[in-house]
Amino acid sequence: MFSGTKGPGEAEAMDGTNLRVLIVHARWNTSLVTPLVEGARKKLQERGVKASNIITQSVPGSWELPIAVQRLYSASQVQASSAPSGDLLGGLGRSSTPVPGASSSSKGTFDAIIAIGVLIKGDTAHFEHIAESVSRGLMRVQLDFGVPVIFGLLTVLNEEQARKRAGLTFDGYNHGEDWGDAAAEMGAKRKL
Ligand SMILES: O=Nc1c(NC[C@H](O)[C@H](O)[C@H](O)CO)[nH]c(=O)[nH]c1=O
Repeated sequence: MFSGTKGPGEAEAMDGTNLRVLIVHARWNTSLVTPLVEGARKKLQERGVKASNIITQSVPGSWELPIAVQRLYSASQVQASSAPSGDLLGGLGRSSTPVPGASSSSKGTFDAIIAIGVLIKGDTAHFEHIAESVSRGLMRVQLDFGVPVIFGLLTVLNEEQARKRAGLTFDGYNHGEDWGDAAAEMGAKRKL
């Protein structure tokens, strides 16, 4: 974790033993996204989250993150309150709404979600449109559904900035680790 003035400071010690966490990541810029996902996964497991309770799903690009987060969370709510079997991933195509009263501790639901993507600015306004819309979309999902959605969208001006934040340079560190810590903390606090 970053030890300078920036960063979230010392993570609160949270027990992730009973947490279920969803990681949704874009496949654009995969060589940069992959270390971020692994960094988040590593920290989640350090916080006690079982590997079997870390569910990972990919989407083409960052633009698709909000809808995937919403549909996968909705599907998990339906699954948690109905028969234990069922295809969570089919939830992406199934029209479903959150089932009132499904507790966060019931099997199948998620206590926190991490949305991960890397947006690299090009020479058009495309970057700004995606960054703004995805940020607003993820915030809306988290507030509408009452589930912590950790903001793992790197919006960088060039690849070098992304490499640094993915921990791929000598002077960088992996921001995915902070996102894993944040997910464990927010997921645990959701159960308090
Ligand atoms: O353009 N650059 C990027 C990008 N574009 C694709 C977009 O997210 C979406 O998948 C398509 O527009 C189809 O809807 N997606 C990223 O994650 N990073 C980028 O840097």
